[in-house]
Amino acid sequence: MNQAQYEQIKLLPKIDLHVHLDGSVKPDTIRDLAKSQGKALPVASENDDLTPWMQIDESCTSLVEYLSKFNFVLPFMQTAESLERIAEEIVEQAAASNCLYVEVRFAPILHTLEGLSASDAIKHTIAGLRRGEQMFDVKARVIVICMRHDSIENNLEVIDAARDYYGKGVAAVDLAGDEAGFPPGLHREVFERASKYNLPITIHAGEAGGSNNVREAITELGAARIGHGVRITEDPSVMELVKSTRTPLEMCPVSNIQTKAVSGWDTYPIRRFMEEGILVTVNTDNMTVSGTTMNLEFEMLAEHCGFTLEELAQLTRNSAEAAFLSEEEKSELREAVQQALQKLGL
Ligand SMILES: O=c1[nH]cnc2c1ncn2[C@H]1C[C@H](O)[C@@H](CO)O1
Ligand SMILES: [Zn+2]
Repeated sequence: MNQAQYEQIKLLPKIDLHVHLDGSVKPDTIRDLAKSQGKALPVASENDDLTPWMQIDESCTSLVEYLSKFNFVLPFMQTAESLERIAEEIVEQAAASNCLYVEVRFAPILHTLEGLSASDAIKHTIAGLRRGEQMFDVKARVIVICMRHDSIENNLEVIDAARDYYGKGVAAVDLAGDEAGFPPGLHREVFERASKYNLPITIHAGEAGGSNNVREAITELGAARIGHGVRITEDPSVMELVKSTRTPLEMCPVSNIQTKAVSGWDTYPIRRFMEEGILVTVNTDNMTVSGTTMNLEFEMLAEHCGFTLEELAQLTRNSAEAAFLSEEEKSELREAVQQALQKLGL
Protein backbone atom coordinates (compact mmCIF):
# COMPACT_ATOMS: atom_id res chain seq x y z
CA MET A 1 0.00 0.00 0.00
CA ASN A 2 1.51 3.33 -1.02
CA GLN A 3 0.99 6.79 0.47
CA ALA A 4 -1.64 7.75 -2.13
CA GLN A 5 -3.71 4.69 -1.24
CA TYR A 6 -3.58 5.53 2.48
CA GLU A 7 -4.82 9.02 1.61
CA GLN A 8 -7.71 7.45 -0.32
CA ILE A 9 -8.61 5.25 2.64
CA LYS A 10 -8.88 8.33 4.85
CA LEU A 11 -11.32 9.85 2.36
CA LEU A 12 -13.60 6.80 2.25
CA PRO A 13 -16.93 7.30 4.05
CA LYS A 14 -17.18 5.08 7.12
CA ILE A 15 -19.71 3.87 9.69
CA ASP A 16 -18.84 2.58 13.16
CA LEU A 17 -21.61 0.33 14.52
CA HIS A 18 -19.65 -1.06 17.45
CA VAL A 19 -17.79 1.41 19.63
CA HIS A 20 -17.87 1.47 23.43
CA LEU A 21 -18.15 4.84 25.19
CA ASP A 22 -15.94 3.84 28.13
CA GLY A 23 -13.36 2.22 25.85
CA SER A 24 -12.95 5.36 23.76
CA VAL A 25 -12.22 8.14 26.24
CA LYS A 26 -9.36 10.47 25.33
CA PRO A 27 -6.53 10.33 27.91
CA ASP A 28 -6.44 14.14 28.20
CA THR A 29 -10.14 14.14 29.03
CA ILE A 30 -9.52 11.83 31.98
CA ARG A 31 -6.83 14.24 33.19
CA ASP A 32 -9.31 17.15 33.02
CA LEU A 33 -12.08 15.15 34.69
CA ALA A 34 -9.76 14.04 37.52
CA LYS A 35 -8.95 17.67 38.19
CA SER A 36 -12.51 18.97 38.05
CA GLN A 37 -13.82 16.05 40.15
CA GLY A 38 -10.97 16.30 42.68
CA LYS A 39 -9.92 12.69 42.12
CA ALA A 40 -6.34 11.42 42.24
CA LEU A 41 -4.52 9.94 39.25
CA PRO A 42 -1.91 7.18 39.63
CA VAL A 43 0.82 9.18 37.91
CA ALA A 44 3.71 11.11 39.42
CA SER A 45 3.52 14.29 37.38
CA GLU A 46 0.60 16.27 36.00
CA ASN A 47 1.97 15.87 32.52
CA ASP A 48 2.56 12.10 32.55
CA ASP A 49 0.80 10.36 29.69
CA LEU A 50 -2.24 8.36 30.83
CA THR A 51 -2.35 6.25 27.68
CA PRO A 52 -0.52 3.24 29.19
CA TRP A 53 -3.24 3.03 31.87
CA MET A 54 -5.99 3.07 29.28
CA GLN A 55 -4.61 1.07 26.37
CA ILE A 56 -3.86 -2.63 26.06
CA ASP A 57 -0.46 -3.75 24.77
CA GLU A 58 0.72 -6.77 22.76
CA SER A 59 1.12 -8.84 25.92
CA CYS A 60 -2.69 -9.13 26.27
CA THR A 61 -3.72 -12.78 26.40
CA SER A 62 -7.50 -12.72 26.80
CA LEU A 63 -10.73 -10.73 26.81
CA VAL A 64 -10.75 -10.74 30.63
CA GLU A 65 -7.34 -9.04 30.66
CA TYR A 66 -8.53 -6.60 28.00
CA LEU A 67 -11.61 -5.75 30.10
CA SER A 68 -9.43 -4.88 33.12
CA LYS A 69 -8.51 -1.61 31.35
CA PHE A 70 -12.03 -0.29 31.83
CA ASN A 71 -11.59 -0.10 35.61
CA PHE A 72 -9.29 2.87 35.17
CA VAL A 73 -11.76 5.17 33.44
CA LEU A 74 -15.09 4.30 35.06
CA PRO A 75 -14.54 6.29 38.32
CA PHE A 76 -14.34 9.47 36.20
CA MET A 77 -17.53 8.67 34.28
CA GLN A 78 -20.12 9.00 37.04
CA THR A 79 -21.48 12.49 36.35
CA ALA A 80 -23.78 14.07 33.80
CA GLU A 81 -21.02 16.41 32.58
CA SER A 82 -18.47 13.63 32.08
CA LEU A 83 -20.88 11.44 30.09
CA GLU A 84 -21.94 14.36 27.90
CA ARG A 85 -18.37 15.43 27.20
CA ILE A 86 -17.11 11.91 26.45
CA ALA A 87 -20.08 11.17 24.19
CA GLU A 88 -19.54 14.40 22.27
CA GLU A 89 -15.83 13.63 21.88
CA ILE A 90 -16.58 10.18 20.46
CA VAL A 91 -18.54 11.85 17.68
CA GLU A 92 -15.58 14.17 17.15
CA GLN A 93 -13.21 11.19 16.90
CA ALA A 94 -15.59 9.42 14.50
CA ALA A 95 -15.65 12.53 12.32
CA ALA A 96 -11.85 12.48 12.20
CA SER A 97 -12.08 9.10 10.41
CA ASN A 98 -14.74 10.43 8.05
CA CYS A 99 -17.59 8.48 9.68
CA LEU A 100 -21.08 9.44 8.53
CA TYR A 101 -22.82 7.49 11.28
CA VAL A 102 -21.88 5.95 14.62
CA GLU A 103 -23.71 3.72 17.11
CA VAL A 104 -22.10 4.30 20.51
CA ARG A 105 -22.70 1.65 23.15
CA PHE A 106 -22.35 1.80 26.90
CA ALA A 107 -23.63 0.07 30.05
CA PRO A 108 -25.66 2.59 32.09
CA ILE A 109 -25.35 0.50 35.26
CA LEU A 110 -21.57 1.13 35.31
CA HIS A 111 -22.25 4.87 35.67
CA THR A 112 -24.54 4.78 38.71
CA LEU A 113 -21.92 4.87 41.50
CA GLU A 114 -22.39 8.53 42.43
CA GLY A 115 -26.13 9.09 42.22
CA LEU A 116 -27.05 8.91 38.54
CA SER A 117 -29.78 6.40 37.67
CA ALA A 118 -29.47 4.16 34.58
CA SER A 119 -32.04 6.40 32.95
CA ASP A 120 -30.03 9.57 33.78
CA ALA A 121 -26.90 7.97 32.30
CA ILE A 122 -28.76 7.25 29.05
CA LYS A 123 -30.24 10.75 28.96
CA HIS A 124 -26.87 12.48 29.34
CA THR A 125 -25.09 10.21 26.89
CA ILE A 126 -27.75 11.03 24.30
CA ALA A 127 -27.37 14.75 25.08
CA GLY A 128 -23.61 14.53 24.45
CA LEU A 129 -24.10 12.65 21.19
CA ARG A 130 -26.65 15.24 20.05
CA ARG A 131 -24.12 17.99 20.70
CA GLY A 132 -21.57 16.02 18.73
CA GLU A 133 -24.02 15.51 15.85
CA GLN A 134 -24.52 19.27 15.60
CA MET A 135 -20.86 20.14 15.86
CA PHE A 136 -19.34 17.49 13.62
CA ASP A 137 -22.11 16.60 11.19
CA VAL A 138 -22.08 12.89 12.07
CA LYS A 139 -25.30 11.03 12.89
CA ALA A 140 -25.12 9.23 16.25
CA ARG A 141 -27.25 6.79 18.23
CA VAL A 142 -26.88 4.87 21.52
CA ILE A 143 -26.87 1.11 22.07
CA VAL A 144 -27.67 0.30 25.70
CA ILE A 145 -25.63 -2.55 27.17
CA CYS A 146 -26.58 -5.12 29.81
CA MET A 147 -23.50 -6.56 31.52
CA ARG A 148 -23.13 -10.35 31.55
CA HIS A 149 -21.94 -10.48 35.18
CA ASP A 150 -24.86 -8.37 36.36
CA SER A 151 -28.09 -9.68 37.94
CA ILE A 152 -31.22 -10.40 35.88
CA GLU A 153 -33.04 -7.86 38.02
CA ASN A 154 -30.60 -5.02 37.18
CA ASN A 155 -30.57 -5.95 33.51
CA LEU A 156 -34.36 -5.92 33.36
CA GLU A 157 -34.21 -2.41 34.78
CA VAL A 158 -31.70 -1.41 32.11
CA ILE A 159 -34.03 -2.75 29.40
CA ASP A 160 -36.90 -0.73 30.87
CA ALA A 161 -34.75 2.41 30.86
CA ALA A 162 -33.66 1.75 27.26
CA ARG A 163 -37.27 1.40 26.20
CA ASP A 164 -38.07 4.91 27.47
CA TYR A 165 -35.47 6.34 25.07
CA TYR A 166 -36.05 4.03 22.11
CA GLY A 167 -36.45 6.19 19.02
CA LYS A 168 -35.31 9.20 21.06
CA GLY A 169 -31.59 8.51 20.81
CA VAL A 170 -31.48 4.80 21.72
CA ALA A 171 -31.34 2.43 18.75
CA ALA A 172 -30.88 -1.02 20.34
CA VAL A 173 -29.73 -3.10 23.32
CA ASP A 174 -26.72 -5.39 23.77
CA LEU A 175 -25.06 -7.89 26.12
CA ALA A 176 -21.33 -7.42 26.86
CA GLY A 177 -18.60 -8.40 29.33
CA ASP A 178 -16.90 -11.70 30.13
CA GLU A 179 -18.34 -14.09 27.54
CA ALA A 180 -16.35 -17.13 28.63
CA GLY A 181 -17.66 -16.85 32.20
CA PHE A 182 -21.25 -15.89 31.37
CA PRO A 183 -22.91 -17.46 28.30
CA PRO A 184 -25.82 -15.64 26.63
CA GLY A 185 -28.46 -18.13 27.84
CA LEU A 186 -28.14 -16.73 31.39
CA HIS A 187 -29.92 -13.58 30.23
CA ARG A 188 -32.74 -15.14 28.22
CA GLU A 189 -35.41 -13.47 30.34
CA VAL A 190 -33.76 -10.06 29.89
CA PHE A 191 -33.84 -10.27 26.11
CA GLU A 192 -37.34 -11.75 26.12
CA ARG A 193 -38.40 -8.47 27.63
CA ALA A 194 -36.40 -6.49 25.06
CA SER A 195 -38.14 -8.48 22.29
CA LYS A 196 -41.52 -7.83 23.90
CA TYR A 197 -40.74 -4.11 23.68
CA ASN A 198 -39.59 -4.50 20.03
CA LEU A 199 -36.12 -3.22 20.92
CA PRO A 200 -33.55 -4.32 18.31
CA ILE A 201 -30.96 -6.65 19.85
CA THR A 202 -27.27 -7.20 19.21
CA ILE A 203 -25.25 -9.60 21.38
CA HIS A 204 -21.48 -9.92 21.87
CA ALA A 205 -20.91 -13.59 20.95
CA GLY A 206 -18.30 -15.81 19.34
CA GLU A 207 -15.48 -13.62 20.68
CA ALA A 208 -14.19 -15.18 23.91
CA GLY A 209 -16.80 -17.96 23.69
CA GLY A 210 -17.50 -20.62 21.09
CA SER A 211 -19.73 -20.55 18.05
CA ASN A 212 -22.61 -22.05 20.01
CA ASN A 213 -23.01 -18.70 21.78
CA VAL A 214 -23.73 -17.15 18.38
CA ARG A 215 -26.39 -19.79 17.70
CA GLU A 216 -27.95 -19.17 21.12
CA ALA A 217 -27.84 -15.37 20.65
CA ILE A 218 -29.70 -15.62 17.33
CA THR A 219 -32.15 -18.42 17.99
CA GLU A 220 -32.90 -17.88 21.69
CA LEU A 221 -32.13 -14.25 22.50
CA GLY A 222 -33.44 -12.73 19.28
CA ALA A 223 -30.19 -11.08 18.19
CA ALA A 224 -30.55 -9.21 14.89
CA ARG A 225 -26.79 -8.54 14.80
CA ILE A 226 -23.78 -10.19 16.43
CA GLY A 227 -20.89 -8.37 18.10
CA HIS A 228 -17.67 -9.92 16.74
CA GLY A 229 -18.80 -13.48 15.83
CA VAL A 230 -15.29 -14.33 14.58
CA ARG A 231 -15.42 -17.82 16.11
CA ILE A 232 -18.30 -19.04 13.94
CA THR A 233 -15.51 -20.62 11.86
CA GLU A 234 -15.60 -23.41 14.45
CA ASP A 235 -18.96 -24.71 13.24
CA PRO A 236 -20.18 -24.75 9.61
CA SER A 237 -23.80 -25.00 10.77
CA VAL A 238 -23.48 -21.71 12.68
CA MET A 239 -21.84 -20.10 9.63
CA GLU A 240 -24.86 -21.29 7.66
CA LEU A 241 -27.27 -19.90 10.27
CA VAL A 242 -25.60 -16.46 10.20
CA LYS A 243 -25.71 -16.51 6.42
CA SER A 244 -29.28 -17.73 6.00
CA THR A 245 -30.66 -15.29 8.57
CA ARG A 246 -28.62 -12.43 7.01
CA THR A 247 -27.41 -11.58 10.53
CA PRO A 248 -24.73 -8.88 10.21
CA LEU A 249 -21.45 -9.42 12.07
CA GLU A 250 -19.95 -6.40 13.81
CA MET A 251 -16.31 -7.38 13.39
CA CYS A 252 -13.60 -5.42 15.19
CA PRO A 253 -10.31 -6.63 13.70
CA VAL A 254 -7.74 -4.83 15.88
CA SER A 255 -9.60 -5.73 19.09
CA ASN A 256 -10.18 -9.34 17.97
CA ILE A 257 -6.46 -9.85 17.54
CA GLN A 258 -5.65 -8.18 20.89
CA THR A 259 -8.12 -10.33 22.86
CA LYS A 260 -6.89 -13.47 21.05
CA ALA A 261 -10.35 -14.17 19.67
CA VAL A 262 -8.24 -15.02 16.60
CA SER A 263 -4.56 -15.96 16.53
CA GLY A 264 -3.45 -13.23 14.12
CA TRP A 265 -4.00 -11.42 10.83
CA ASP A 266 -3.09 -14.48 8.79
CA THR A 267 -6.11 -16.33 10.20
CA TYR A 268 -8.50 -13.37 10.38
CA PRO A 269 -11.63 -14.77 8.69
CA ILE A 270 -13.14 -11.57 7.26
CA ARG A 271 -12.39 -12.26 3.61
CA ARG A 272 -13.69 -15.78 3.97
CA PHE A 273 -16.92 -14.52 5.54
CA MET A 274 -17.44 -12.04 2.71
CA GLU A 275 -16.80 -14.70 0.09
CA GLU A 276 -19.35 -16.94 1.81
CA GLY A 277 -21.95 -14.16 1.52
CA ILE A 278 -22.08 -13.15 5.19
CA LEU A 279 -22.95 -9.50 5.84
CA VAL A 280 -19.74 -8.24 7.41
CA THR A 281 -19.19 -4.83 9.01
CA VAL A 282 -15.94 -3.42 10.42
CA ASN A 283 -15.81 -1.36 13.59
CA THR A 284 -13.40 -0.10 16.27
CA ASP A 285 -14.80 -1.68 19.50
CA ASN A 286 -12.74 0.59 21.77
CA MET A 287 -10.75 3.40 20.22
CA THR A 288 -8.60 4.07 23.29
CA VAL A 289 -8.28 0.58 24.80
CA SER A 290 -7.41 -0.86 21.38
CA GLY A 291 -5.50 2.23 20.18
CA THR A 292 -7.51 2.27 16.99
CA THR A 293 -9.70 4.40 14.70
CA MET A 294 -11.91 3.54 11.74
CA ASN A 295 -9.11 4.83 9.48
CA LEU A 296 -6.67 2.42 11.11
CA GLU A 297 -9.06 -0.56 10.88
CA PHE A 298 -9.40 0.03 7.14
CA GLU A 299 -5.64 0.48 6.74
CA MET A 300 -5.00 -2.80 8.55
CA LEU A 301 -7.43 -4.63 6.27
CA ALA A 302 -5.69 -3.19 3.23
CA GLU A 303 -2.27 -4.07 4.59
CA HIS A 304 -2.88 -7.51 6.10
CA CYS A 305 -5.87 -8.85 4.19
CA GLY A 306 -5.27 -7.19 0.81
CA PHE A 307 -8.57 -5.25 0.79
CA THR A 308 -8.97 -2.94 -2.20
CA LEU A 309 -10.68 0.46 -1.98
CA GLU A 310 -13.77 -1.07 -3.59
CA GLU A 311 -13.84 -3.86 -0.97
CA LEU A 312 -13.47 -1.30 1.83
CA ALA A 313 -16.29 0.74 0.27
CA GLN A 314 -18.46 -2.38 0.34
CA LEU A 315 -17.89 -2.65 4.10
CA THR A 316 -19.40 0.81 4.54
CA ARG A 317 -22.37 -0.12 2.32
CA ASN A 318 -22.84 -3.23 4.49
CA SER A 319 -22.82 -1.10 7.64
CA ALA A 320 -25.52 1.18 6.22
CA GLU A 321 -27.64 -1.95 5.64
CA ALA A 322 -26.98 -3.22 9.16
CA ALA A 323 -27.62 0.11 10.93
CA PHE A 324 -30.28 0.12 13.65
CA LEU A 325 -32.21 2.98 12.02
CA SER A 326 -35.73 3.36 10.69
CA GLU A 327 -36.17 2.49 6.99
CA GLU A 328 -36.40 6.16 6.15
CA GLU A 329 -33.21 7.08 8.01
CA LYS A 330 -31.46 4.09 6.53
CA SER A 331 -32.32 5.22 3.01
CA GLU A 332 -30.86 8.63 3.78
CA LEU A 333 -27.69 7.02 5.12
CA ARG A 334 -27.40 4.72 2.07
CA GLU A 335 -27.75 7.76 -0.15
CA ALA A 336 -25.11 9.72 1.78
CA VAL A 337 -22.70 6.77 1.53
CA GLN A 338 -23.35 6.41 -2.19
CA GLN A 339 -22.79 10.10 -2.84
CA ALA A 340 -19.53 10.13 -0.89
CA LEU A 341 -18.31 7.04 -2.76
CA GLN A 342 -19.28 8.52 -6.13
CA LYS A 343 -17.14 11.57 -5.40
CA LEU A 344 -14.22 9.17 -5.05
CA GLY A 345 -15.13 7.41 -8.28
CA LEU A 346 -16.32 4.28 -6.45
O1 LIG B 1 -15.02 -6.61 23.07
C1 LIG B 1 -15.68 -6.62 24.12
N1 LIG B 1 -16.28 -7.76 24.51
C2 LIG B 1 -17.05 -7.83 25.62
N2 LIG B 1 -17.24 -6.79 26.42
C3 LIG B 1 -16.63 -5.62 26.10
C4 LIG B 1 -15.86 -5.47 24.96
N3 LIG B 1 -15.40 -4.21 24.92
C5 LIG B 1 -15.89 -3.58 26.00
N4 LIG B 1 -16.64 -4.44 26.73
C6 LIG B 1 -17.32 -4.18 27.99
C7 LIG B 1 -16.44 -3.40 28.97
C8 LIG B 1 -17.16 -2.11 29.16
O2 LIG B 1 -17.04 -1.59 30.47
C9 LIG B 1 -18.59 -2.49 28.85
C10 LIG B 1 -19.51 -1.34 28.52
O3 LIG B 1 -19.05 -0.57 27.46
O4 LIG B 1 -18.46 -3.40 27.77
ZN1 LIG C 1 -17.60 -4.67 22.08
